[in-house]
Amino acid sequence: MEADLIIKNIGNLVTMRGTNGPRIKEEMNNIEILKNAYVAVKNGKILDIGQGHIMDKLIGKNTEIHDAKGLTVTPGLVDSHTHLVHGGSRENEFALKISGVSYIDILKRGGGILSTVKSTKEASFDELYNKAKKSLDIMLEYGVTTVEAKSGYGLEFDTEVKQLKVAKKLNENHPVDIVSTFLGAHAVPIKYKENPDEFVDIVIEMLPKVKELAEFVDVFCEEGVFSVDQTKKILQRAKEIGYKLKLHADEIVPIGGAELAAELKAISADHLMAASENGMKLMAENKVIANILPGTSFNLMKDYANARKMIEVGVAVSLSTDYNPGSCPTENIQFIMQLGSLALNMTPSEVLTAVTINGAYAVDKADEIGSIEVGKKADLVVFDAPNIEYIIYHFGINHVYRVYKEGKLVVDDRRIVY
Ligand SMILES: N=CN[C@@H](CCC(=O)O)C(=O)O
Ligand SMILES: [Zn+2]
Repeated sequence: MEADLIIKNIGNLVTMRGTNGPRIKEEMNNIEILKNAYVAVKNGKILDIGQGHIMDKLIGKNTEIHDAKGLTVTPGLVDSHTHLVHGGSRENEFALKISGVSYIDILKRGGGILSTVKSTKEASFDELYNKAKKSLDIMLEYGVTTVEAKSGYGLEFDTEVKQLKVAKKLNENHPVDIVSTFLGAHAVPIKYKENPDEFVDIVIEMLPKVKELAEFVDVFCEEGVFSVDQTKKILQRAKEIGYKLKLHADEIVPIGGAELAAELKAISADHLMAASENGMKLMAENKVIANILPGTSFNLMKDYANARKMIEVGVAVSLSTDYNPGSCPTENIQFIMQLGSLALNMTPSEVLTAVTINGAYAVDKADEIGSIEVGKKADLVVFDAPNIEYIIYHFGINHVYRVYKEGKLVVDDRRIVY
């Protein structure tokens, strides 16, 4: 069959082909890299992958041929944990943080998440849309083609719905695909401070009403926010209704979030800086992905999650930005990848696995994205790098040369062209 597009002269083609589930242990390291390769695309999907001579039958009179100039090509990156849609910013809390006031103490004073709740309520739909679009464009320039986006800055029905509708409209209009998560239990509003269980019931009442707007439900399970029992109550109901589950788990205090994620068979447990070894083992047994967010540790100046232990016990690891206005205000997934190696001691191959195929599993989309194989979406990144080690080693800059979303060139020579 003739291709619409062939990308030829690929120095290193990182396919991520070859497993039937999230990659664990050595599978995260043993990835396929084809030299002198090409990728053929038809109708936005991968038609063929090969090395050396391009088969004549793939080239027709309408086939476009792009030269990858011997550079490195990977699957489109997946940012599987973000708080993309929100109002305002929180640089006013920066001095407090630097002076040693903790993230949870800032929240208890009505700042932190609760301050962004106020800004998000005040923002119009268009303001939220334009701000999130700007961030999505940056993410795309850094090589991200799929993003998970959480609500959670409304903590009441109308604003949560406003956030989810912004994400829906962006998914329709922007080349980056968005997977939506309802995070109604992101913080306890001040008026429910004395009786948080009442707020838990309000979140549970919202669940059926936002079903059309979200695929996942997430809860911030943390000491001083939502307890393990409250989290369980919300997520069990969410599961009954047909949602897939995620948890902000064991970020600061090891209260058993990883264990709960295993018990509920969540798709992912995220953060995990304080997760217990037993929790990690239970996650491995129950195939819960550890979605590690090292940018948050960096920005909060806190400990990092024990990625090496997780990989050793057989947990599949993904990495994400956690882009949000408080604990991690960056859209730069390449910096997160560099922290994956420099702070979490993951190899460049493990890091690439974490932001491609394992990220795709973390948003339950691995049948469509996350690897370069026939039939999947032609989401591809051309890195201006001779190999994947270079992307990690030369840190703090953007290595993307081109991005293709479903076979369409959307970033060329580092600039958005969609
Ligand atoms: N930890 C909880 N929620 C977010 C931060 C949200 C915020 O600070 O606005 C996180 O994943 O880091
Ligand atoms: Zn988060």
